[in-house]
This record gives sequence, structure tokens and C-alpha cells, in this order.
Amino acid sequence: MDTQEYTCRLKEKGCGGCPLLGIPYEEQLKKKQKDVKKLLGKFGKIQPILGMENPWHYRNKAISTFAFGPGRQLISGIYAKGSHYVLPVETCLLHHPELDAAVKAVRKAARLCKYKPYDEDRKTGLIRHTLVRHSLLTDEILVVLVTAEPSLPGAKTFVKELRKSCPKVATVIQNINPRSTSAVLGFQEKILYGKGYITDSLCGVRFRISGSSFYQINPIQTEVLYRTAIDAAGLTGNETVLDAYCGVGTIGLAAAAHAKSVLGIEKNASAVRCAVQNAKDNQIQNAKFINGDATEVILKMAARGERADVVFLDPPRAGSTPEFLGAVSRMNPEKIVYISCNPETQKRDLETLRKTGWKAKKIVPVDLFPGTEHVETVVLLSKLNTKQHIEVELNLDELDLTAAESKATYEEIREYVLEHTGLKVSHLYIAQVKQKYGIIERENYNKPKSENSRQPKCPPEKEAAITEALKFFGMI
Ligand SMILES: C[S@@+](CC[C@H](N)C(=O)[O-])C[C@H]1O[C@@H](n2cnc3c(N)ncnc32)[C@H](O)[C@@H]1O
Repeated sequence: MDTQEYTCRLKEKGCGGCPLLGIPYEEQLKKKQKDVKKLLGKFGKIQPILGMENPWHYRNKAISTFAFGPGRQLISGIYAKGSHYVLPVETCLLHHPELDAAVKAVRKAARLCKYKPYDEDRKTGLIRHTLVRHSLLTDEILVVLVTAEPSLPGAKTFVKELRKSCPKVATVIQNINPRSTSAVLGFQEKILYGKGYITDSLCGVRFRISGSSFYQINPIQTEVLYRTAIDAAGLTGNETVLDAYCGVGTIGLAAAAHAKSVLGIEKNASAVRCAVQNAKDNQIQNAKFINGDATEVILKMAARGERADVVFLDPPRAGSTPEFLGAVSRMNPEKIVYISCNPETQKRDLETLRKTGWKAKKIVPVDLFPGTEHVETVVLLSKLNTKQHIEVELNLDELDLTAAESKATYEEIREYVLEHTGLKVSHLYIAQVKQKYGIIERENYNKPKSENSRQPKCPPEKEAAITEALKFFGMI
């Protein structure tokens, strides 16, 4: 079956998982580039999106929900769009093929053990979902069987049959979720076989992956994402680094070799335990982790006058909080690297950061989710008024400026206008518009050499463009 046919069949069935699958990959990338530009273009130039060479079978995690199929046979698959009707899924173009093989083996073992699927409406049956993870490093598979109650009769037989059909299964976990909820996992777990985790590697660091902790689902592009973020930070080995919303410590631990120290903050206690263990397993001694809400932790750090040179933040889809961003700003880092899986909330947070003088220096979209509408973005931010920027980025002509002028250089205004309108504007025109808004120029700067000299007047179209730029930089 080719991609087109596959997509048509899924659409017929009502599968809403991957709305872009029927579109050629180049077109998908163009669309995402455009979407990011629309949302974040006002903060700076958007670098070309970093896509995949082979955008298929990239997922390292699958979730399959159990139900009764024809003849009351146990089936598993995904919910049809907008409903709780289960569509059987045997293969998926986005899953690593080992995942489909493992889910098939789970179904076979569950049928042999005569497990009944859980019925949400009647509150009957036992097994709800299976969550399966694959490691590219070791080729091992982790299987989680989610049940509605703690008792799992014949658990040993289930594991034996599962491993017989799929010997790559290295660990099996029972997760108990008795709640009426759309969340897949519950809070209680039992290890039925193996160590309860598998090991994967990213950017040369090995990570333990459990059933419940957050781990990026596209390992190939995650390396691209992390390298982009770490490169953007320009670490020299002397920096103190904060890795907020750190999950199992992936970004911080990948950056640790290039920094003086790393402090990770994460709300999920089991992810923090994994992060501490990951540091040990990799003999990384300059990384520590705090279990807590990122906003609460950082507010306390800022109040104690603590600081960091570089802050990485990679919040969930809901984004960060104004309180977190305010506290980061008070800690006065040299750089913030904001990694996001939701450019809409990132846009909101960038607006908040801009109010305290932060400016986007680099914006790079990374396609972690081919076939879907989702996209990751890495944004590097720094403050224009830090010592480093005065030394490196302002030229001498522009050092003697009034407070309003100091917000953006003539070059930055010129670049902004060119990028947003395609118009070229001279320093003289910028000076004229600034004067119009009462932004006082220092003596003789960009003024005509004699009172009588004929000065070209800024045309209205360019004046409007410069006015927009002055607004953007908060100067008027
Ligand atoms: C998008 S994930 C990023 C994890 C990690 N940086 C990575 O790349 O694997 C967001 C993480 O934030 C954590 N989280 C969510 N809300 C939080 C909060 N209020 N404080 C701290 N961590 C939080 C989640 O548990 C999750 O691990």
C-alpha cells in the first residue's frame, strides 16, 4: 500500500492522528515554515526549518487502546477522531516497525490469557491500553499494560507468551488506572518482568526510559533539536546552566560537558529520579536536579539572589508562566534558550520576555513530528543592554544615545523595516521619524551639514514602516 492509499484508508476510517500524511514532505515543511513565520516572525528572522531525510517510522512510542472487535475478538488501535470508538490499527507509517510487532504480540498474549477489554461506559473488563517504547540504541522494547484494577490473573503466562512472540521485549510493566479519565496512565505501577526501564542514547549520553516519564518521541530529530539549542547557547565550559522543565535531564545532561554546572528543575518525581540516575550512569558530576514546580523553584532562587549564565526552558504545550519568566529575567542570565512544542504559547511568552528587554537573536523551527501539524522551535534570546552586547554589537557612532534611542540601533531598525516591508530606509529617514516622535537626537547626529542644505524628506510609506519598527522596539 502506498502513502496515498494508506492515507485514504485512514481518512475513511476517521483516523485524525496525522492530518499532513497525504501531503509531500517538502510541502509539509513549507507549511510549517510559514506557520512559524506567521506566529514568531515579528520577533526576528526565522531560519530554515530543519526537516528529516526520511520522515517515516520515526516514532519510538506507540499507544494502542483495547476494545471488542467483530465476533467479540480482542482488538486494539486508536480512537476515531472526536469519539471513543476504537479503530483497529495493525501498522502505522510513523511507528518504528518494532512497535507494531510488539503491539501485535501484546494482543496475541492478551487473547491467550482471555483478558477482556475495559468498557468505559459499563465499567467492566480489565485491560485498557498498551504503551510500547523502542530504543534505537539497544533495539529493546518496553511494554506497559494498563489495567483498570490491580489484579492481573495469569500475569506470568502473559509475559511468557509476549516474549515468545516478541523476544526484543526487555521489560514489562503493569500500570493501574482505575480512574474515569482520558489520561492513559494511572499512578500505580508493578514491574512484571525485567528492570522496569530500557536505555536509549541522545547526543552521546545514555538515558533510562521508564513507562511514565516524558521522553521525546522522535530520537533522530531530538538530537537535531538539542544540538541546535546547545549550539545556540554558545557554551564555553564556564557557564552555570539552568535546565527548566528538564524531564529525565536530557538537555542539561547533553550540555553538561560544555558547561561549568547544570541545575535541572522538573515537577515529575519519577523523571527526576531517572535524571539523577542518568547523571550517575554517564559519570556526569556537574549536574544536579530539583523536584518541584519550575515557577516556585525559580521564584525562590531569584529571591535569594541566585543566578545562572544560561537558562534552557522546554515547558509543556501550555508554555511557561509570567512569574517564571519574570524571575528568570531578574536572575539576569546572558542567554535564554527557549525550546517549545507549541509556538502559540511560545509567542505569548516571548511577548512577556520582550517587555523586560529580551530580544530574539535566532529562531529555528525543527520538524520533530512529520505527518502532523506540530512543530518544535528553538529561540535564542539575549538582552540588548548587557555588557557583552554593547561591546560586540553596537558601533561607536551609536553609543551616545538617549534612553529611548538605546532600545534599538539604527541598523536594527533598518533591518526590521527591510525584513517586514522590503523597503530600504536610510539613517537620515529614521532620524527624521524619531524626531517626529520626540526621540531627541544628540547634536548633529544624522542632521544636515548646514542649515541651508537640502534634506530629502522621508516618504509616507517609509515613515509608516519606520513607525511600525519604533513601536516594535517599544520606543514609542
Ligand atoms: C516538553 S517536556 C520537556 C522535557 C525535556 N526537556 C525533554 O526534552 O525531554 C516538559 C516537561 O515539563 C515537566 N513539567 C510540566 N509542568 C511543570 C512545572 N510546572 N514545573 C516543572 N516541570 C514541569 C513535564 O513533566 C515534562 O517533563
